Parts: sequence; C-alpha cells; structure tokens
Amino acid sequence: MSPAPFVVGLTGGIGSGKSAAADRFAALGAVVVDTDAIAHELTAAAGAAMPAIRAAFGDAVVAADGALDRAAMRRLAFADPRERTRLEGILHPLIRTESARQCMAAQGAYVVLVVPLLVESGNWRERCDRLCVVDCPEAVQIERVRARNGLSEAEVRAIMAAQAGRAERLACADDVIDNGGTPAGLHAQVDALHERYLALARRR
Ligand SMILES: CC(C)(COP(=O)(O)OP(=O)(O)OC[C@H]1O[C@@H](n2cnc3c(N)ncnc32)[C@H](O)[C@@H]1O)[C@@H](O)C(=O)NCCC(=O)NCCS
Ligand SMILES: Nc1ncnc2c1ncn2[C@@H]1O[C@H](COP(=O)(O)OP(=O)(O)OP(=O)(O)O)[C@@H](O)[C@H]1O
Repeated sequence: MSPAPFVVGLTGGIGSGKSAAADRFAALGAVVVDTDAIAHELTAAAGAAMPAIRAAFGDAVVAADGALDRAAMRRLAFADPRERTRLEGILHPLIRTESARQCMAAQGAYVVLVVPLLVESGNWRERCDRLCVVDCPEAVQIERVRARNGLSEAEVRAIMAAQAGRAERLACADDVIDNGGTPAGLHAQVDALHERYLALARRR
C-alpha cells in the first residue's frame, strides 16, 4: 500500500474563495478533494444520502428528479439549527468516509482537502498536516455570494452565522491566503504556497 499523502486542509467562510484557490492548486498539479462536491454528489438524483434525507425531511425538500431541492433545504437548514444538525447527521459521516477514500487513493505530491467546516466540526484537523485559510472581509464575502447565487444579504449572513468567525478561523491557520484583492493576487499566493507544500511533502 502506498503511504498516506501529505494533506493540506483548505477552509474559509462562505464565498471566501475556497473553490477559486482549489482550482489554482489543481492547475498546478495538486490533487483536490472537495467535501462540497462530495456533498453535492450524495444529494444528486439517486445520491446515496437521498433516501435518508427523504425519510427525515419529507418530499418538500426533494425535487421532481429525485435530487435534493437545495434552495428549500437551505431555507430550512439556516433558519433552524436543529434542522441543520439533522441534515449534518445524515451527510457528515458519508462525507468523512468518501473524502478519506479519495485522499488515500490520491496519486500526486500532496492533497488539498477542501472543508468549509474544518474548524467548526468533527476531527478534520487530525487528518491534515497543515491548515490553510482563505480569508477576505465579510462585506466582500457577502457581495461575491450575492453576485454568484443571487442570495440576499440576510441569507448570506444566516449562513455565516452558522460558521466560525474570521478571527477564530485565522487563529487555527498555518497559512493564510488573503483573497480580498484580485484573482491574479490570489493566484500568486497559491503559486507560492504550492512550492512550499511540495517542499514540505518531500521532507516528510
Ligand atoms: C444546505 C445545502 C443543501 C445548501 O445547498 P447550496 O447549494 O445552497 O450550498 P452548497 O452546498 O454549495 O454550500 C455552499 C457553502 O455553504 C456553506 N455551508 C454548507 N453547509 C453548511 C453547514 N452545514 N454549516 C455552515 N455552512 C455551510 C459552506 O460555506 C459551503 O461552502 C447544502 O449546503 C448542504 O447540504 N449542507 C450540508 C452539508 C455540509 O455540511 N456541507 C459542508 C461540507 S463539510
Ligand atoms: N479574488 C477574487 N476577485 C473577484 N471574484 C472572486 C475572487 N475570488 C473568488 N471570486 C468569486 O467569488 C465567488 C466566491 O468564490 P468561491 O466560489 O471560490 O468561494 P467559496 O469559498 O468556494 O464559496 P462557498 O463557501 O460558497 O463554496 C465566486 O463567484 C468566485 O468566482
């Protein structure tokens, strides 16, 4: 069996730029394991989590094709912490298992494991050799999510309220990517971190 890969945990608040940073790491050759993408697969039509979600929440959160109605679930989950906990109770164990499998199967110098709730929940930190936080001002997060998804400021704030604050997240970071600027600025920081992670993975 090949040895466990060097794992960089990548986290950040909603809309901070995790996917944009992960895309750049992937373009440079890192293997990206994305827990948001895994959650989407689990809740697609015929996704492995859908029977349990239907049983727990009923047909109101299931679209005509059998996939999760994401807007309906988002309204429930971020209005009531009990509903969010119920959803996480179904999805998180499946996400943990599948992301561990993908990390172990990774062929590459190192893995970037993208986890929105890395600081908030579970034992994610134990899985990571290093923790990288993507950071930008809250007003920028809100504006970017509004532009991307059409959510209102109140809706974005409700999601942010379910996440760690900037200071708490930054206090855990080994590395910080400042994504308050341009995409080019983000890419330059990722390029520099890629060199550092290659060196750390080699030294291990
Ligand atoms: C509530 C859902 C259906 C809303 O779907 P939607 O398409 O609007 O969002 P998407 O899944 O693309 O997530 C976008 C962002 O929302 C935030 N977010 C998602 N889930 C959570 C959560 N449980 N708590 C806090 N923030 C969350 C993260 O910043 C994430 O990057 C969806 O987010 C979901 O299934 N969440 C539960 C799974 C989970 O906890 N995922 C995080 C990976 S560990
Ligand atoms: N430096 C930047 N300048 C301008 N727009 C950006 C920048 N970085 C990311 N964006 C845009 O902001 C939005 C949020 O970025 P991204 O999707 O990468 O964040 P995320 O942290 O993965 O979000 P989520 O938590 O919702 O999954 C996207 O539309 C993205 O294209």
